[in-house]
Amino acid sequence: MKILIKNVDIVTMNEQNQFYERSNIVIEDNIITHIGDIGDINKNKVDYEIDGSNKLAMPGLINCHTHLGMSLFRNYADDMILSEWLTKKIWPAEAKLIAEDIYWASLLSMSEMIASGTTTFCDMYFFMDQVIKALDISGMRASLARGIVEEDSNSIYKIEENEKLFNEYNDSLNGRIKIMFGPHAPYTCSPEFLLKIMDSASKLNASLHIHLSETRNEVEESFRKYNKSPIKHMYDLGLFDLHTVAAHCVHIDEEDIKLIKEKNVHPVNNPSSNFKLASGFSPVNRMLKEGIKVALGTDGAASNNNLNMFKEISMASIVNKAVDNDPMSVTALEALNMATINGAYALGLEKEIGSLEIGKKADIIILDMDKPHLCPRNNVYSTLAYSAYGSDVDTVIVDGNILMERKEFKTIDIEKVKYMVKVNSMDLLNNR
Ligand SMILES: CSC[C@H]1O[C@@H](n2cnc3c(O)ncnc32)[C@H](O)[C@@H]1O
Ligand SMILES: [Zn+2]
Repeated sequence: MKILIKNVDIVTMNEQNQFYERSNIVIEDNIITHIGDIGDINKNKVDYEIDGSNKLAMPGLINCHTHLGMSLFRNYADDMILSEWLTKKIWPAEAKLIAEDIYWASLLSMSEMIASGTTTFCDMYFFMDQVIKALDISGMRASLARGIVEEDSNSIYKIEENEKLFNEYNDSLNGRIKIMFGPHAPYTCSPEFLLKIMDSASKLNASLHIHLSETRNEVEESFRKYNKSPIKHMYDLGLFDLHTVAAHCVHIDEEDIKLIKEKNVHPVNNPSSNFKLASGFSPVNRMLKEGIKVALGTDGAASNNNLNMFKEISMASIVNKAVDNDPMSVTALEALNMATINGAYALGLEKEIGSLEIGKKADIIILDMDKPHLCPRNNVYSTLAYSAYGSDVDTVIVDGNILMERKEFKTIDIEKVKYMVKVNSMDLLNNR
């Protein structure tokens, strides 16, 4: 299959930040094989053409911290702090989840992400076989971890489930799935239990996905219990010797930042979730200035309450300027990097996705630029970070397959998905 995207503006997000005006992209099977003039392309051999007039192509966005199943709980538990939100509302509701809930909620979350330009996500939740079933249908790319909370001495089965998931699915669906291990947090997993997870993950050469230093309370508790910060606690345990995606990293000090840098930990900033739960502000600019490749995420739809990465890009850039009292803090380009190439680094996929380059996987989004709020386009990065909405995304391609074209879903029956989520959510929250 050979696809030609014709006459399109291209933001590559490559190292040189190359930008092409009214140019072309050729995709052969799942790979980008040409960017630029089409003089030497044999147009007869093109199977499918996409007209890129008044449109802009850029790398698909990478949402590095999600809990897809939580879209069942969208607008269900709001205006609370994290500890109460989790213990009083979310965990009791999650205890009643069944496999079918996760299947439909995951498809709904994938629809929302596709519609707003995300092509890859990094998920930690339950019933991950259902997420994989939904991923197979949607055509997206993902790194998935079975979320592991240590409840009692029987909790070891959760690590075994994560191992099974790895053995069955890592690298499956044409390489669109990677399996990670998902210890929830240092406050829900003891050091001994974390060591067991690390042992399993390192035997399989798998990465970790964990929540770290999200609230002031978490850090204070860590000092009370271990006499060190959550970051230092993980460092001393050796957790960072494995490739680690660390969601949040809000309440971190200079010492923590040094350790994150030394161990090449991948922090994920989740601005909307952190602000809505009043968790605080992560020192994103400080980390970026240290050369740490901070990635970006939405967290779940129960705390965000959307899965729209354009909202997070704008939020990350604008809020950090206000907090740092510095308009240069987290520039438009830096925020876009967080949502693309830094995300690819966080998932160990920097050679495959995160920028539009010849030889990389064809994960491409195309925005309709013919809109009043995108005119005039004096600076393309400012336009994308400060003016664009997720709803400007017109066409989405993952692994060379078209998942949405001219706003029409190609792989998901969205009406059925919305109906099934409403039915399941109502049953879960009212009857079970
Ligand atoms: C064990 S699966 C994931 C687990 O994480 C919970 N969760 C969702 N958002 C957050 C957050 O911001 N901090 C900590 N934990 C969170 C979710 O409800 C699942 O139980
Ligand atoms: Zn989370």
